[in-house]
Amino acid sequence: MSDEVLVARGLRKAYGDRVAVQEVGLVLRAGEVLGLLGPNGAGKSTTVGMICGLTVPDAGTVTLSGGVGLASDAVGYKRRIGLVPQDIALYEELPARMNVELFGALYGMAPALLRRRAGEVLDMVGLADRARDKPATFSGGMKRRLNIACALVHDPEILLLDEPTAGVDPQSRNAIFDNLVRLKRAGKALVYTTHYMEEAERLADRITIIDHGRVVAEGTQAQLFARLPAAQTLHVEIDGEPDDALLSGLPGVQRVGQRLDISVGDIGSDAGPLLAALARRGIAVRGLASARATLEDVFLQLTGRALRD
Ligand SMILES: Nc1ncnc2c1ncn2[C@@H]1O[C@H](COP(=O)(O)OP(=O)(O)OP(=O)(O)O)[C@@H](O)[C@H]1O
Repeated sequence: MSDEVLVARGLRKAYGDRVAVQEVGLVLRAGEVLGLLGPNGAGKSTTVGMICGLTVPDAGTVTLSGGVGLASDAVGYKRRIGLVPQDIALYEELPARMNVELFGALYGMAPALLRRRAGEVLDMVGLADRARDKPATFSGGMKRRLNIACALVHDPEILLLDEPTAGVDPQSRNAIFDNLVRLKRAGKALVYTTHYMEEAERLADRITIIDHGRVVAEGTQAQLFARLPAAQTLHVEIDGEPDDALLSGLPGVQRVGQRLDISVGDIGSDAGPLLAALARRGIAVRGLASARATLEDVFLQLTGRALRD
């Protein structure tokens, strides 16, 4: 497809006997957030490292639009990518603005452009008024935001973010999310690595789920949820504990004490007939609640394990 900005194929990396990543492939398009979701140690950082050129793969390729690869044009390749690493990488004793300018200088930006861009990205992450202060005096969230500014100063078309909300307060987290949504709207392509399924659900247009170094599923959230037997669960509080014979013939019903958990595909059309069927069987309903399936359910369905230990 013409809007693909990055295609990775067959990536593999082993450390000694331990295979960290194998046969990982992904496609990134302009103007989208691709969520790279997986538990601790799944191979997300290793994948990001291979994409940005910090980790040399044992096998596989990464190609940017126009056929640009690390082997053919390393400088051109790296200029098109910005990295927000998992561990904050800043010079604590240099003022915030100098940190940003240093990153820009590494990309060979001309001084006038660099000054202008440094001002723009500091403003974007809400640190313009702290530009002269040192990161040593910043909160964890402010350091994260400064690290994002450093990754953006050379105006890359692709931004790789490796767990950028680790150790961040809710206010900074929301500020970071707002920035990412704005970047996406501006046509940038983002890879967002996380083990927080709520973050992937909130931000990602498409999600690649990785486990034990392999891609176990990928697609839009709707496509991933479609892998589940039911998209929603209806929780029905009932009077008493009806015996199983009374519930026979009702599909997807599980009794949990005085509650029935009923798997439904579409709550709008399924709830009415289900409640009518309960009434016909003389089961009195005392309360109703519904729960939407989450990516946690998808991960559980695919791997038999919870995303977080
Ligand atoms: N430099 C290294 N040397 C040896 N083993 C490594 C190295 N880097 C990663 N690994 C191993 O590779 C596997 C994948 O690690 P990776 O950091 O890519 O996972 P991750 O999904 O990013 O996890 P986390 O969410 O905890 O950061 C792990 O088993 C890890 O111990």
